[in-house]
Amino acid sequence: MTTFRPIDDLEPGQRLLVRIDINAAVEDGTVQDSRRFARHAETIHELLADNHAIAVLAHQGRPGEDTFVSLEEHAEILGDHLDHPVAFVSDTCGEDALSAIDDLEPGDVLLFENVRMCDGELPEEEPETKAETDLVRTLAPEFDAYVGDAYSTAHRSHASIVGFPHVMDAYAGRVMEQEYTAITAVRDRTFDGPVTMVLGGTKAEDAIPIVEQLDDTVDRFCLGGVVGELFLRADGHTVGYDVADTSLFDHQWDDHRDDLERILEAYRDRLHLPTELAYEDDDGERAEVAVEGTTKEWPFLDVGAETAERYADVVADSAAVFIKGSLGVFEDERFADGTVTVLAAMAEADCFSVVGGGDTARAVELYDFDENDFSRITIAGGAYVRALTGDPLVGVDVLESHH
Ligand SMILES: Nc1ncnc2c1ncn2[C@@H]1O[C@H](COP(=O)(O)OP(=O)(O)O)[C@@H](O)[C@H]1O
Ligand SMILES: O=C(OP(=O)(O)O)[C@H](O)COP(=O)(O)O
Repeated sequence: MTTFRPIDDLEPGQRLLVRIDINAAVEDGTVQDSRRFARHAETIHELLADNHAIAVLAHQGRPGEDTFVSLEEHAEILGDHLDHPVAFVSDTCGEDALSAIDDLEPGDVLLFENVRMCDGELPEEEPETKAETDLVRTLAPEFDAYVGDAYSTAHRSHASIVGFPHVMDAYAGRVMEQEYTAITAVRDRTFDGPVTMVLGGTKAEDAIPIVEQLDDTVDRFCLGGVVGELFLRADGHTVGYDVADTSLFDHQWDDHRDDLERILEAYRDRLHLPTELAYEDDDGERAEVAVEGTTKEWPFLDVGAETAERYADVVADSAAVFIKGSLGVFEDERFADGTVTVLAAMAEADCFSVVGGGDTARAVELYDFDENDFSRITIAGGAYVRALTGDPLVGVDVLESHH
């Protein structure tokens, strides 16, 4: 069990640096609200009740992606959830940030700019290295303590996740505590029937190693999204390539080709792969093509209906089902079939079910599922599937070891 220091141990009225994860979907340039905002607002609400002055660090997207935007809108959404003003400063560790910190009073909440815009946050390095970044060296002396609440980013060894606990008093926020406890309990559970994991989404780098690491826990994997297409490419099909203006496949193929081919060979009997894929035809309609023998050069945006039904049958015959990453671009209802069919099967099945992933979990609201039909909806994605392997989460370990 972890030895986090909870925020209950904090003396009231301190100046706190709080790291949360409100990484959100961005549609037509507009940040979308999500359960992440609601959950982290609970931690901040508690801290306000103890008269703390709160400065918040968070990230949005990744450099070069269209979701890599300012946190200005996030401040408004967070303020709405808090029913309390959230000031925003478009700086993270420069003069404007320091000046905003100087003005911070008990009861204030300040949100810094997207921390991934700050040198030193990326890439992943050891905590002691991240502790030497300008970000940590500039901000740490300004605060009495750090509160790590970003469980859903705890699998990233970034400066705002692992650097601060290395040099200052560090506590676990309520989201960190609750998600850690819930996912650890799931990891330690055994089930009296087949365990299924549905892996999709765009972040194949998070999903691919999981197949190998969970081979003694998960009996079968149903693959879709970019993950599924990359495995199909490893199986010799002409899918899983960047076409038109996508940049989702080739760099992940280059990084993980060996893993994909090895895992496909070693675990073929456990991997369910799409047999048809869906795309947008010339008339803007959903069309499907069999994977076998296709030479289509169009972006595929969902698994085919037959594949979705086959996956639903696998889910129906499971004692536990974990999903991370959607099977298609469910935000467009023409390509939601795979994700919705599998979620419906999970909701109807008498099984233990976990829905995870910052984007994926949104499908529950978007398609009016009753969240009580699932055992848990976690706001983590890559972090929760990594935690199921028993592998340490760097952002959790540093909160345990430095106090
Ligand atoms: N074939 C696909 N092509 C492009 N995007 C896809 C495809 N399939 C799924 N997606 C996208 O994957 C996203 C969810 O995956 P990801 O971001 O990796 O997981 P999460 O954020 O839920 O952990 C969704 O927003 C969806 O639009
Ligand atoms: O959305 C997140 O993870 P997820 O996509 O696994 O849910 C976290 O905010 C981590 O984001 P990252 O995968 O860009 O490091």
